[in-house]
Amino acid sequence: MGHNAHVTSPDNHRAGFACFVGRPNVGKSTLMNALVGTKVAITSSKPQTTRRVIRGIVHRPDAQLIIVDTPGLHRPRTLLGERLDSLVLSTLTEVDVIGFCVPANEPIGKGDRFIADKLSAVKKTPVIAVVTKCDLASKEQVAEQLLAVSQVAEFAAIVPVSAQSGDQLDVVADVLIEHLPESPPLYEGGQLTDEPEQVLVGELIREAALEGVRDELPHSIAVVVDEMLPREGRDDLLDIYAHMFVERPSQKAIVIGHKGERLREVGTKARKQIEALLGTRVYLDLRISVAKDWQRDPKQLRRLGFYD
Ligand SMILES: Nc1nc2c(ncn2[C@@H]2O[C@H](COP(=O)(O)OP(=O)(O)OP(=O)(O)O)[C@@H](O)[C@H]2O)c(=O)[nH]1
Repeated sequence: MGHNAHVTSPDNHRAGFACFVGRPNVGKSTLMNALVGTKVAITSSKPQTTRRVIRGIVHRPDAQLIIVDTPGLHRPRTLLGERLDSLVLSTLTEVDVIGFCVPANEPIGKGDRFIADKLSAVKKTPVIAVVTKCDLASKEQVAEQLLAVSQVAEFAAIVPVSAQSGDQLDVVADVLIEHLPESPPLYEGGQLTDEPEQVLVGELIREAALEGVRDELPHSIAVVVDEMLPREGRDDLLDIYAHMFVERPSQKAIVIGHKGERLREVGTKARKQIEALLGTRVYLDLRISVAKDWQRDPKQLRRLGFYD
């Protein structure tokens, strides 16, 4: 692929996306942070692609493992409830591999089974069961838990780990990486910072834009929130400048609709959701441009703010 020419990647390099799911408190965040090494999250002006909020990236010579968040599964139910559920589902279908976390030191319960069932329904994404907090359980307990987990659903693999002691972390990374596609690195190194509100705002816009046209434009809309700032002299109004990117002019036409009608609806819908989320009135300036093949083109990704 010509546009990747500047990226040196050995043959067989793998790169792709993983997410961790599981009940609250099972150790997902701790595991992600331990895998990544430092706490990292995506910045404000990075586009919310289909790939969601990035929690961190594991860079290895042979692979790049990008760990993304699943918004609804680790947040309490909010007023966004149902909407987030659909975000969760689309995250699960868009990652390359899912890590299903169950702690070694607690019996498998209803909550675990509920999530396992949801994951089994996501047929096209392999699920690795990760038995966490193994330092808190005896060897015997861990063995029993591995067996119990294997009876909950069909998993592509089951791996015990302790994020605390670091035991088996490399194995978790290896097993996840096995399920990534061959690909050059998708991101360059560099610090990313955390601005969750802006990220969620981008997500709401993207969801509004996809509504009703998901079949036509499944993975083709990215949203960049350029700026969010209070209107001068007012503390009850927030100006938000956002940009949607599609891959082709025909897609742009779909999003805009007849005489711009659809785009206005998307804007209104997104604005209402954002106002509910942030608890303030919002003026939303929403534009749309064509960025050809942005998902795989490093130049476009850089322009969209993916690289620092
Ligand atoms: N001993 C031990 N404790 C752990 C380990 N992993 C996580 N914990 C602890 O378990 C608790 C929950 O961990 P989190 O990583 O916040 O769990 P989570 O699944 O991200 O929780 P939510 O964000 O609520 O979904 C914290 O007090 C962690 O310190 C581990 O490997 N060993």
